[in-house]
Amino acid sequence: MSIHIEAKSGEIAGSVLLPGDPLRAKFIAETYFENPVLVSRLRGMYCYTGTYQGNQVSVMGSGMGQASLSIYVNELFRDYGVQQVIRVGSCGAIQERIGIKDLILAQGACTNSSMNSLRFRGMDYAPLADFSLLAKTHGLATQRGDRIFVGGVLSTDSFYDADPEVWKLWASYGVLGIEMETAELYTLAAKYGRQALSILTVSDSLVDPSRDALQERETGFTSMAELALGVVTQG
Ligand SMILES: O=P(O)(O)O[C@H]1O[C@H](CO)[C@@H](O)[C@H]1O
Ligand SMILES: O=c1cc[nH]c(=O)[nH]1
Repeated sequence: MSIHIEAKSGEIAGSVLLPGDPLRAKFIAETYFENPVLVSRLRGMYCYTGTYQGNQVSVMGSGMGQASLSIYVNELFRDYGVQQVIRVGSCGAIQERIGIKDLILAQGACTNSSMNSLRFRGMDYAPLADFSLLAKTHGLATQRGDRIFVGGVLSTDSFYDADPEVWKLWASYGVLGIEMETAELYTLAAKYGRQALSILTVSDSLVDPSRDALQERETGFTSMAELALGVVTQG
């Protein structure tokens, strides 16, 4: 086991789906896995391993924010040899054309976090998705008829920003949505030489807050989960 994950060596698959919410991890495992086994529940951050259409896969919560995700993803890559992480998260849309339940494939992630500015001594780093994983996911999503957008997201450190209008600045540079983890996920994947992609379901719109927000944070993400699992089965 590692410091924050109690699974034994070999109990976590090479491909891991990573929602922020551990209860979404439980829902995905119990809904889609043929034989889900709970391999870690330390701090309530559930991790399940099972098979989907015969392929071994794990799903685990990351918690909210880059600081929490960083702990789990460092340990997944370093201590469990995980090769591929697909974040299955939620985000707020900041472009008019993007609606609730649409999917965003995060090609890259901007951030207002100090994690990378500290890591890179004040210089900027551009956290990017793994291209082959992105291309494969885009192809499958197109085939499935999912409504998808590909582009940049903002990984913010503060859900409740001191400046409630700052999203407009990011939007004016083409950023599609706001979430809280992708920049650190992509940076760690690059550091360890592994593959990562964030698939995000739009849960609300900052452009038009009157649009009904997606309430089902655990269960309202079936298209995203099925897309991610489809990508894992393609190998
Ligand atoms: O739904 P998840 O995956 O947790 O993602 C989004 O939701 C949380 C904020 O409500 C943050 O973690 C943000 O990134
Ligand atoms: O981080 C998030 C997630 C959903 N919606 C937002 O506005 N921000």
